[in-house]
Amino acid sequence: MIVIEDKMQNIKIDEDLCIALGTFDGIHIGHQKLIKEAVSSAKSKKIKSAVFTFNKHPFNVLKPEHNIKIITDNKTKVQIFKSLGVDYVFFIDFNAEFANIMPIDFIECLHKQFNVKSIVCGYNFTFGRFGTGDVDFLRKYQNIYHYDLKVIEKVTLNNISISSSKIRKKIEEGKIEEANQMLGYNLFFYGSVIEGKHLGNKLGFPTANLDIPLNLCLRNGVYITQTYINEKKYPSISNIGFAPTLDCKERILETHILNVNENLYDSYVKIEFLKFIRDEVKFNNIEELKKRVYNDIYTAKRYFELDNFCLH
Ligand SMILES: Cc1cc2nc3c(=O)[nH]c(=O)nc-3n(C[C@H](O)[C@H](O)[C@H](O)COP(=O)(O)O)c2cc1C
Ligand SMILES: Nc1ncnc2c1ncn2[C@@H]1O[C@H](COP(=O)(O)OP(=O)(O)OP(=O)(O)O)[C@@H](O)[C@H]1O
Repeated sequence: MIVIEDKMQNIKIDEDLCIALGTFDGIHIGHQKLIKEAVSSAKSKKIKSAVFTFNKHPFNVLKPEHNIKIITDNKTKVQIFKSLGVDYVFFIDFNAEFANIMPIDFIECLHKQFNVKSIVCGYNFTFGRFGTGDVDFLRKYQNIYHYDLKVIEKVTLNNISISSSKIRKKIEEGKIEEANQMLGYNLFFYGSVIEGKHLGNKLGFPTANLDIPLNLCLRNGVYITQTYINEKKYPSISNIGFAPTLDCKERILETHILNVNENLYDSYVKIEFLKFIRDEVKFNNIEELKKRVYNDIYTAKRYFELDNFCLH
């Protein structure tokens, strides 16, 4: 898969493309249907499949005051697009100039610079200045610019239309199981294990601290998780936040792998989120923190049905 991050005007592709259009935060089951359609359509036409998306969430450029926290960082997006069989990913620089592009200029650019022969988008896709371009607009110009258009019907779950904003809300409310259903996979992040304060070990629950992007929409708190190290899956419990008892200045994600005590420094691990247990608490002292974390570990062991739920 070829990944290109640039301004739209700088890109020139010579191969014919079938392109999926959207922001794709979360790459939920609606997005997956759309991208799979682009991949299979490209294969049948013997051209390349592509995803046209952005380096940052458009909302954070158009309405920075909202400061949207994202579901999927770009590194994770790349992993998912790759697993779906996409040939090209374009992370277009979404800036004020791009936001102002007239819909017809956008189509012309796809035609001239991206060699687009086929477009796949969702039923509610809008684009260009003030979102004035839509599916009807794309349909109107398809013969002039020689592309065919496939519009994906609304994908629903229990009669509710899926969208990134709904998933973001579920995650922020701690409703991880519902979010995971809409995503079609367990919410996950990759990160490198970095040094912490080495306190967890002394307290009896060693934790791997991960550097993760700061703008993720995860609610601060404790989660039942699964940690993957070199493709091997371990049951774990994780905390994301500022560890207020210790007054940490930076938001970190740390994971305690159940029944394992290994040095993981510099490993690159994947953490999947399964269930939110509780919010972070500022405890009066380390003893109270320790007691509560042991309790969380007990909850996680029960969840995974590990050994006889011993407290350590
Ligand atoms: C399951 C779990 C729950 C945690 N809950 C809290 C919490 O509610 N409040 C808090 O201040 N820190 C919490 N922490 C963070 C601990 O303070 C931190 O892991 C510990 O001090 C070790 O830090 P270190 O890995 O940097 O050595 C939690 C950690 C884990 C693993
Ligand atoms: N539930 C869905 N069913 C079918 N297509 C969808 C669905 N949700 C989004 N799409 C399509 O996927 C592409 C990417 O859309 P976008 O990134 O805006 O996702 P979204 O889930 O609608 O996000 P938001 O909640 O921020 O509006 C667009 O072409 C859009 O029309």
